[in-house]
Amino acid sequence: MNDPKRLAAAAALELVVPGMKLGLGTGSTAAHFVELLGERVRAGLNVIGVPTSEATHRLAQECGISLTTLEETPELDLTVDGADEIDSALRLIKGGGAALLREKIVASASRRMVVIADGSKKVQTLGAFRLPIEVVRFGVEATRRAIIAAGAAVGCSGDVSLRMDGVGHALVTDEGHLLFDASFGRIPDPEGLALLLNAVPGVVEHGLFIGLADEAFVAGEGGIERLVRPAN
Ligand SMILES: O=C[C@H](O)[C@H](O)[C@H](O)COP(=O)(O)O
Repeated sequence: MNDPKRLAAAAALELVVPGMKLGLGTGSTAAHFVELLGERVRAGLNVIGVPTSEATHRLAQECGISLTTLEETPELDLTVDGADEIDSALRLIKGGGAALLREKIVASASRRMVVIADGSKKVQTLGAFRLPIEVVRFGVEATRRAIIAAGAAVGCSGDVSLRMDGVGHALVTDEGHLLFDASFGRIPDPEGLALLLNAVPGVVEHGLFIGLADEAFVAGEGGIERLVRPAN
């Protein structure tokens, strides 16, 4: 096992104890965690999981993991999820896999969120990865302009474009919304941008995860680095 994503997933798996209620993230790194968790479940570990996407739901079922919902189980012990970018304050960009809305709801319902990633995800300043922003369909061009204005107010500029599905249609998220990707390049004030985006009518949620991740396991050439969110 020398894939860094799998190594990070294995490190997070050590936090899992019998009886835990788990949030199961989405993406290629989170998929390693789900597969490894499945091996432990088949060996007798008793846990229950809430998946953050239809894709993770399918994978977890294939792996034999018992699943529940936030309606039945509204408080979780631990969520393990990937990220597109992580800065030193453990602020994240997420949503490259279009799952940011359910991911943020699940992480917010968890006592602890642990991020798993390879070293390429660590950044000094968020924003090189295009920021995903989930929006309702109604008034989508007006919402796009409001997002551009919100970015400009905190020093972020760049193209804001609808994510496509690869066959010429706008991508539709698991919750039936559309996604913008904002190419800001650099987000000097993530907290300020998050507040302004939250205030745009039509924005359902954005991929800035601030104050949610408690720690991260980042796998690189030198092994696993454990990052902890600094106290405020
Ligand atoms: O919407 C998807 C998620 O936020 C993923 O956790 C994120 O995009 C990282 O995915 P990956 O582990 O495939 O790089």
